[in-house]
Amino acid sequence: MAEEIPFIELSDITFSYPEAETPVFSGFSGNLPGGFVSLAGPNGIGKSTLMLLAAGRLLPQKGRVRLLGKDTADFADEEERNRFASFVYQNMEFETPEPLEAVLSQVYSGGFHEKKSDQFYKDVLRTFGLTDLAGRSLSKLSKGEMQRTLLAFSVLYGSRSIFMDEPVFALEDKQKEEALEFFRGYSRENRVTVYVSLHELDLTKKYAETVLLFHRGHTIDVGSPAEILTSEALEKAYGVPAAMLRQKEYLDRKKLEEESDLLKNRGDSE
Ligand SMILES: Nc1ncnc2c1ncn2[C@@H]1O[C@H](COP(=O)(O)OP(=O)(O)OP(=O)(O)O)[C@@H](O)[C@H]1O
Repeated sequence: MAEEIPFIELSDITFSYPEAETPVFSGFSGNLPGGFVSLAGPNGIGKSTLMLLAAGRLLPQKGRVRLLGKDTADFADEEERNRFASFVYQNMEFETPEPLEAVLSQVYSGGFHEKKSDQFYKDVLRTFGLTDLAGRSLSKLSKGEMQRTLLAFSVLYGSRSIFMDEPVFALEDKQKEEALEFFRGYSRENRVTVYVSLHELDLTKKYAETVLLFHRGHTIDVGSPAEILTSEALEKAYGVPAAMLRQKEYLDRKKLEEESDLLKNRGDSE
Protein backbone atom coordinates (compact mmCIF):
# COMPACT_ATOMS: atom_id res chain seq x y z
CA MET A 1 0.00 0.00 0.00
CA ALA A 2 1.29 3.49 -0.83
CA GLU A 3 2.45 5.39 2.22
CA GLU A 4 0.24 8.36 3.04
CA ILE A 5 1.90 11.75 2.83
CA PRO A 6 1.67 13.69 6.11
CA PHE A 7 -0.19 16.99 5.79
CA ILE A 8 2.74 18.88 7.33
CA GLU A 9 6.22 17.43 7.67
CA LEU A 10 8.75 19.44 9.68
CA SER A 11 12.31 18.13 9.38
CA ASP A 12 14.87 19.49 11.84
CA ILE A 13 13.67 23.08 11.46
CA THR A 14 15.20 26.13 13.08
CA PHE A 15 13.41 29.44 12.79
CA SER A 16 14.17 32.82 14.42
CA TYR A 17 12.60 36.19 13.76
CA PRO A 18 15.15 38.84 12.77
CA GLU A 19 16.87 40.31 15.83
CA ALA A 20 15.07 37.94 18.23
CA GLU A 21 17.30 36.57 20.98
CA THR A 22 16.01 33.01 20.89
CA PRO A 23 14.67 30.92 18.03
CA VAL A 24 10.98 30.01 18.09
CA PHE A 25 11.89 26.53 16.81
CA SER A 26 15.28 24.92 17.12
CA GLY A 27 15.96 21.55 15.51
CA PHE A 28 12.25 20.68 15.63
CA SER A 29 10.84 17.70 13.73
CA GLY A 30 7.38 16.20 13.51
CA ASN A 31 4.49 15.26 11.26
CA LEU A 32 1.13 16.95 11.67
CA PRO A 33 -2.20 15.67 10.35
CA GLY A 34 -4.83 17.18 8.06
CA GLY A 35 -8.55 17.65 8.74
CA PHE A 36 -10.14 20.31 10.89
CA VAL A 37 -7.38 21.10 13.35
CA SER A 38 -7.25 23.58 16.22
CA LEU A 39 -4.03 24.91 17.76
CA ALA A 40 -3.99 25.58 21.49
CA GLY A 41 -1.31 26.55 23.98
CA PRO A 42 0.12 29.52 25.87
CA ASN A 43 0.82 32.92 24.31
CA GLY A 44 4.05 33.26 22.41
CA ILE A 45 4.64 29.48 22.18
CA GLY A 46 4.77 29.48 18.36
CA LYS A 47 1.27 28.61 17.10
CA SER A 48 1.14 31.46 14.57
CA THR A 49 4.74 30.87 13.55
CA LEU A 50 4.10 27.20 12.92
CA MET A 51 1.13 28.03 10.69
CA LEU A 52 3.13 30.69 8.80
CA LEU A 53 5.91 28.15 8.21
CA ALA A 54 3.49 25.43 7.13
CA ALA A 55 1.71 27.79 4.74
CA GLY A 56 4.99 28.93 3.16
CA ARG A 57 4.60 32.52 4.41
CA LEU A 58 7.86 32.10 6.37
CA LEU A 59 10.79 29.84 5.56
CA PRO A 60 12.96 28.18 8.19
CA GLN A 61 16.62 29.19 8.35
CA LYS A 62 17.49 25.50 8.67
CA GLY A 63 15.62 22.31 7.84
CA ARG A 64 12.63 21.67 5.64
CA VAL A 65 8.89 22.17 5.82
CA ARG A 66 6.72 20.10 3.50
CA LEU A 67 3.06 20.84 2.97
CA LEU A 68 1.17 17.98 1.29
CA GLY A 69 4.56 16.65 0.25
CA LYS A 70 5.72 19.92 -1.34
CA ASP A 71 8.80 21.66 0.08
CA THR A 72 7.60 25.19 0.90
CA ALA A 73 10.95 26.56 -0.31
CA ASP A 74 10.17 25.17 -3.77
CA PHE A 75 6.91 26.89 -4.66
CA ALA A 76 7.35 28.19 -8.21
CA ASP A 77 5.53 31.43 -7.42
CA GLU A 78 2.94 33.05 -5.19
CA GLU A 79 0.12 31.48 -7.18
CA GLU A 80 1.36 27.96 -6.53
CA ARG A 81 1.87 28.76 -2.86
CA ASN A 82 -1.68 30.17 -2.64
CA ARG A 83 -3.07 27.12 -4.39
CA PHE A 84 -1.60 24.98 -1.60
CA ALA A 85 -2.52 27.29 1.26
CA SER A 86 -4.36 30.48 2.04
CA PHE A 87 -3.72 32.41 5.24
CA VAL A 88 -6.11 34.48 7.33
CA TYR A 89 -3.99 36.81 9.48
CA GLN A 90 -5.09 38.03 12.90
CA ASN A 91 -5.51 41.63 11.79
CA MET A 92 -6.12 42.49 8.17
CA GLU A 93 -7.43 45.74 6.77
CA PHE A 94 -8.29 46.83 3.26
CA GLU A 95 -8.33 50.43 2.18
CA THR A 96 -10.23 49.80 -1.04
CA PRO A 97 -13.46 51.82 -1.54
CA GLU A 98 -14.86 48.93 -3.64
CA PRO A 99 -18.09 47.36 -2.42
CA LEU A 100 -17.85 44.04 -0.64
CA GLU A 101 -19.85 42.21 -3.31
CA ALA A 102 -17.36 43.21 -6.05
CA VAL A 103 -14.38 41.98 -4.04
CA LEU A 104 -16.04 38.73 -2.96
CA SER A 105 -16.98 37.86 -6.53
CA GLN A 106 -13.44 38.69 -7.75
CA VAL A 107 -12.00 36.38 -5.08
CA TYR A 108 -14.34 33.58 -6.18
CA SER A 109 -13.86 34.02 -9.94
CA GLY A 110 -10.07 34.41 -9.60
CA GLY A 111 -9.75 31.54 -7.10
CA PHE A 112 -9.00 27.84 -7.38
CA HIS A 113 -12.41 26.14 -7.19
CA GLU A 114 -12.65 24.04 -10.33
CA LYS A 115 -16.43 24.11 -10.47
CA LYS A 116 -18.05 27.38 -9.62
CA SER A 117 -21.70 27.67 -8.65
CA ASP A 118 -23.88 30.68 -7.89
CA GLN A 119 -25.59 28.67 -5.20
CA PHE A 120 -22.31 27.96 -3.36
CA TYR A 121 -21.35 31.63 -3.60
CA LYS A 122 -24.68 32.75 -2.18
CA ASP A 123 -24.55 30.12 0.58
CA VAL A 124 -21.12 31.36 1.68
CA LEU A 125 -22.34 34.97 1.85
CA ARG A 126 -25.39 33.88 3.80
CA THR A 127 -23.40 31.69 6.20
CA PHE A 128 -21.15 34.57 7.16
CA GLY A 129 -23.97 37.12 7.32
CA LEU A 130 -22.66 39.16 4.39
CA THR A 131 -25.65 39.18 2.05
CA ASP A 132 -27.02 42.44 3.42
CA LEU A 133 -23.59 44.07 3.46
CA ALA A 134 -22.93 43.47 -0.24
CA GLY A 135 -22.98 47.16 -1.15
CA ARG A 136 -20.77 48.32 1.77
CA SER A 137 -17.25 49.50 1.05
CA LEU A 138 -14.59 47.21 2.51
CA SER A 139 -12.94 50.06 4.38
CA LYS A 140 -16.20 50.77 6.22
CA LEU A 141 -16.66 47.37 7.83
CA SER A 142 -16.65 46.85 11.59
CA LYS A 143 -14.10 44.47 13.09
CA GLY A 144 -16.58 41.59 13.28
CA GLU A 145 -17.83 42.24 9.74
CA MET A 146 -14.23 42.25 8.50
CA GLN A 147 -13.54 38.91 10.20
CA ARG A 148 -16.65 37.42 8.58
CA THR A 149 -15.48 38.78 5.24
CA LEU A 150 -12.05 37.20 5.65
CA LEU A 151 -13.64 33.85 6.49
CA ALA A 152 -15.72 34.10 3.31
CA PHE A 153 -12.63 35.04 1.24
CA SER A 154 -10.78 31.98 2.47
CA VAL A 155 -13.62 29.64 1.46
CA LEU A 156 -14.34 31.32 -1.88
CA TYR A 157 -10.67 31.33 -2.84
CA GLY A 158 -10.55 27.54 -2.83
CA SER A 159 -6.98 26.71 -1.74
CA ARG A 160 -6.13 23.12 -0.81
CA SER A 161 -5.68 24.18 2.81
CA ILE A 162 -6.61 27.17 4.94
CA PHE A 163 -4.67 28.52 7.92
CA MET A 164 -6.41 30.98 10.21
CA ASP A 165 -4.91 32.88 13.13
CA GLU A 166 -7.52 33.77 15.78
CA PRO A 167 -10.12 34.37 13.05
CA VAL A 168 -13.28 34.66 15.18
CA PHE A 169 -12.35 36.64 18.29
CA ALA A 170 -14.44 39.67 17.27
CA LEU A 171 -17.57 37.67 16.42
CA GLU A 172 -20.61 37.17 18.59
CA ASP A 173 -20.82 33.76 20.27
CA LYS A 174 -23.51 32.45 17.91
CA GLN A 175 -21.54 33.61 14.85
CA LYS A 176 -18.39 31.90 16.15
CA GLU A 177 -20.26 28.61 16.47
CA GLU A 178 -21.85 28.93 13.04
CA ALA A 179 -18.51 29.75 11.44
CA LEU A 180 -16.70 26.80 13.03
CA GLU A 181 -19.55 24.43 12.23
CA PHE A 182 -19.37 25.57 8.61
CA PHE A 183 -15.58 25.10 8.41
CA ARG A 184 -15.78 21.62 9.92
CA GLY A 185 -18.34 20.60 7.28
CA TYR A 186 -16.45 22.35 4.47
CA SER A 187 -13.22 20.62 5.48
CA ARG A 188 -14.85 17.17 5.54
CA GLU A 189 -16.90 17.49 2.39
CA ASN A 190 -14.15 19.02 0.27
CA ARG A 191 -11.13 17.33 1.85
CA VAL A 192 -9.65 20.73 2.53
CA THR A 193 -7.51 20.92 5.65
CA VAL A 194 -8.32 23.83 7.93
CA TYR A 195 -5.91 24.86 10.70
CA VAL A 196 -7.24 27.39 13.18
CA SER A 197 -5.69 28.91 16.25
CA LEU A 198 -8.38 29.56 18.88
CA HIS A 199 -7.94 30.87 22.39
CA GLU A 200 -11.32 29.50 23.47
CA LEU A 201 -10.87 25.91 24.54
CA ASP A 202 -14.62 25.20 24.65
CA LEU A 203 -14.85 25.93 20.93
CA THR A 204 -11.91 23.64 20.22
CA LYS A 205 -13.53 20.89 22.29
CA LYS A 206 -16.82 21.26 20.49
CA TYR A 207 -15.72 21.62 16.87
CA ALA A 208 -12.14 20.45 16.22
CA GLU A 209 -11.46 16.94 14.91
CA THR A 210 -7.87 17.19 16.05
CA VAL A 211 -6.11 19.49 18.49
CA LEU A 212 -2.45 20.41 18.65
CA LEU A 213 -1.56 21.37 22.24
CA PHE A 214 1.76 23.21 22.41
CA HIS A 215 4.00 22.82 25.45
CA ARG A 216 7.07 24.82 26.40
CA GLY A 217 10.20 23.20 25.04
CA HIS A 218 8.28 22.38 21.87
CA THR A 219 6.52 19.22 22.35
CA ILE A 220 3.12 19.18 20.71
CA ASP A 221 0.40 16.77 21.85
CA VAL A 222 -1.69 15.65 18.87
CA GLY A 223 -5.05 13.88 19.07
CA SER A 224 -8.78 14.33 19.50
CA PRO A 225 -9.87 17.10 21.89
CA ALA A 226 -11.21 14.47 24.33
CA GLU A 227 -7.85 12.69 24.38
CA ILE A 228 -5.64 15.75 24.56
CA LEU A 229 -7.45 18.45 26.51
CA THR A 230 -7.38 16.80 29.93
CA SER A 231 -7.05 19.04 33.02
CA GLU A 232 -3.63 17.58 33.65
CA ALA A 233 -2.32 18.29 30.12
CA LEU A 234 -3.80 21.81 30.13
CA GLU A 235 -2.19 22.65 33.48
CA LYS A 236 1.11 21.39 32.17
CA ALA A 237 0.85 23.36 28.92
CA TYR A 238 -0.46 26.65 30.34
CA GLY A 239 1.29 26.49 33.71
CA VAL A 240 -1.89 27.51 35.58
CA PRO A 241 -4.58 25.46 37.33
CA ALA A 242 -7.26 24.37 34.84
CA ALA A 243 -9.87 26.35 36.86
CA MET A 244 -8.04 29.58 35.99
CA LEU A 245 -8.06 29.02 32.24
CA ARG A 246 -11.34 30.88 31.73
CA GLN A 247 -9.85 33.99 33.26
CA LYS A 248 -6.88 33.53 30.94
CA GLU A 249 -9.18 33.22 27.91
CA TYR A 250 -10.88 36.46 28.91
CA LEU A 251 -7.50 38.21 29.15
CA ASP A 252 -6.41 36.77 25.78
CA ARG A 253 -9.56 38.08 24.15
CA LYS A 254 -8.97 41.56 25.64
CA LYS A 255 -5.40 41.47 24.34
CA LEU A 256 -6.56 40.55 20.81
CA GLU A 257 -9.13 43.34 20.86
CA GLU A 258 -6.58 45.89 22.09
CA GLU A 259 -4.03 44.88 19.44
CA SER A 260 -6.64 45.14 16.75
CA ASP A 261 -7.84 48.59 18.02
CA LEU A 262 -4.25 49.79 18.13
CA LEU A 263 -3.75 48.77 14.51
CA LYS A 264 -6.99 50.40 13.44
CA ASN A 265 -6.17 53.66 15.25
CA ARG A 266 -2.72 53.69 13.69
CA GLY A 267 -4.28 53.18 10.24
CA ASP A 268 -6.87 55.92 10.87
CA SER A 269 -4.22 58.46 11.90
CA GLU A 270 -1.95 57.75 8.92
N1 LIG B 1 7.39 39.51 13.77
C1 LIG B 1 8.02 39.11 14.88
N2 LIG B 1 9.24 39.59 15.22
C2 LIG B 1 9.88 39.16 16.32
N3 LIG B 1 9.38 38.23 17.17
C3 LIG B 1 8.17 37.72 16.90
C4 LIG B 1 7.43 38.13 15.74
N4 LIG B 1 6.28 37.44 15.73
C5 LIG B 1 6.28 36.64 16.83
N5 LIG B 1 7.43 36.81 17.52
C6 LIG B 1 7.83 36.08 18.74
O1 LIG B 1 7.94 34.70 18.39
C7 LIG B 1 7.42 33.88 19.45
C8 LIG B 1 6.29 32.99 18.89
O2 LIG B 1 5.22 33.86 18.53
P1 LIG B 1 3.84 33.35 17.91
O3 LIG B 1 3.09 34.55 17.49
O4 LIG B 1 4.13 32.29 16.91
O5 LIG B 1 3.15 32.68 19.18
P2 LIG B 1 1.62 32.27 19.42
O6 LIG B 1 1.66 30.95 20.12
O7 LIG B 1 0.86 32.33 18.16
O8 LIG B 1 1.14 33.41 20.42
P3 LIG B 1 -0.31 34.06 20.67
O9 LIG B 1 -1.17 33.00 21.30
O10 LIG B 1 -0.02 35.17 21.64
O11 LIG B 1 -0.82 34.55 19.35
C9 LIG B 1 6.99 34.83 20.57
O12 LIG B 1 8.05 34.93 21.48
C10 LIG B 1 6.78 36.14 19.84
O13 LIG B 1 7.02 37.23 20.70
